[in-house]
Amino acid sequence: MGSSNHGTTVDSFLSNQSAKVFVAGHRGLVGSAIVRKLQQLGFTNLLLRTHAELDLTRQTDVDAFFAAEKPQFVILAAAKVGGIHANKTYPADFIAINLQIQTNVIDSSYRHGVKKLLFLGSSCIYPKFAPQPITEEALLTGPLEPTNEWYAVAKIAGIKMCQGYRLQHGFDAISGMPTNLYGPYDNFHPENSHVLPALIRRFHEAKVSGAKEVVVWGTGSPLREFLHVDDLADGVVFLMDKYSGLVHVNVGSGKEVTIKELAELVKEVVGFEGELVWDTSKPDGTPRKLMDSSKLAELGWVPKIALKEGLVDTYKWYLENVKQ
Ligand SMILES: NC(=O)C1=CN([C@@H]2O[C@H](COP(=O)(O)OP(=O)(O)OC[C@H]3O[C@@H](n4cnc5c(N)ncnc54)[C@H](OP(=O)(O)O)[C@@H]3O)[C@@H](O)[C@H]2O)C=CC1
Ligand SMILES: C[C@H]1O[C@H](OP(=O)(O)OP(=O)(O)OC[C@H]2O[C@@H](n3cnc4c(=O)[nH]c(N)nc43)[C@H](O)[C@@H]2O)[C@@H](O)[C@@H](O)C1=O
Repeated sequence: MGSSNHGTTVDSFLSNQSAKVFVAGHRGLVGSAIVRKLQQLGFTNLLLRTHAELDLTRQTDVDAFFAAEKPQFVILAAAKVGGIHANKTYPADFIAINLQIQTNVIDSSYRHGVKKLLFLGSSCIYPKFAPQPITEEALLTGPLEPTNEWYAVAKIAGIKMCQGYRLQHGFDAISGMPTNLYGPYDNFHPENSHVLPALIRRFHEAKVSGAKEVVVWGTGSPLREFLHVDDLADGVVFLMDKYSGLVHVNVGSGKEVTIKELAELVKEVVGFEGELVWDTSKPDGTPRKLMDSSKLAELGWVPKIALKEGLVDTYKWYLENVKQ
């Protein structure tokens, strides 16, 4: 028994909660949500390593870890991740670290008998001007968004590596492409984070200090699709259980807002009463990246958490866990 590479899995991921599952990057936004989800589902044998315990860029160490631990399933949520400014500022890190982590983990997983692996990419893999909503077929049909092309090229290589190992070796490696995510354990760094946690922090600090205005980057016109990370974790488990195809799968909410609408919503949720000021010297990035997630919907999965509800929940988490 095992997994077929024709779109259905024979041995279901959810049929054995004592299976050894390596969640790489378990302290990050996505990895921590996946751990919460698996624990809720009764998984008892999660294999977890911090960055300090196992640096996934080190091929020899990764291979020794797989040889010793022999996980049955791998969910790869470790990566060099950041928002538009971080991607622009550290292009070497974004391409090199991501290529190293994913190459080491995917190759060692195959060679040490992992039954199934899920790799996470991102909606930035698609061309900057892809037709909207973006289907999986838009991959490699046009030029990338320049602010994050190094990260995107690494992520595209990860998709292709999963496909290559499936085609050549029959390894059950799948890829999920999440849209912009947010939630507990996000990175709230003032410059290097994504827009949603950056704005929660900036509006909160402005409220506390009594500032009259908050600066928001760009023109406010770009559109972004946001998904709560608990929905993503649910979708990841669904894909681990139900999908074993060659093609990567979009995981989005199907709902988009302009950055101006997002900023107004964060302002309301945080309770800041001053003005917004737009810093147009900062990049807008891609104008729009709404994904078409109908492939996943047809498989039987849809998200549940609305943006406002998720924002309220994330601000509460920020107040309880991050603010000084
Ligand atoms: N956040 C988002 O909006 C989106 C994220 N994704 C994808 O989801 C995945 C997870 O992202 P997210 O949770 O946001 O990222 P985070 O930065 O929150 O978490 C990444 C995790 O990877 C770990 N890590 C990084 N480098 C190494 C290394 N060399 N060795 C071991 N561990 C390492 C980090 O540990 P440490 O902090 O200690 O370095 C951290 O725990 C990524 O593949 C990303 O591309 C996709 C779309 C959107
Ligand atoms: C998930 C995705 O995330 C990255 O792409 P992005 O969607 O452009 O990500 P972002 O969240 O950083 O910005 C979204 C928009 O918001 C605006 N914006 C306003 N004010 C702030 C602000 O204060 N911080 C940030 N970061 N952006 C701001 C910003 O100017 C832009 O128009 C990829 O590099 C890549 O990592 C990737 O795959």
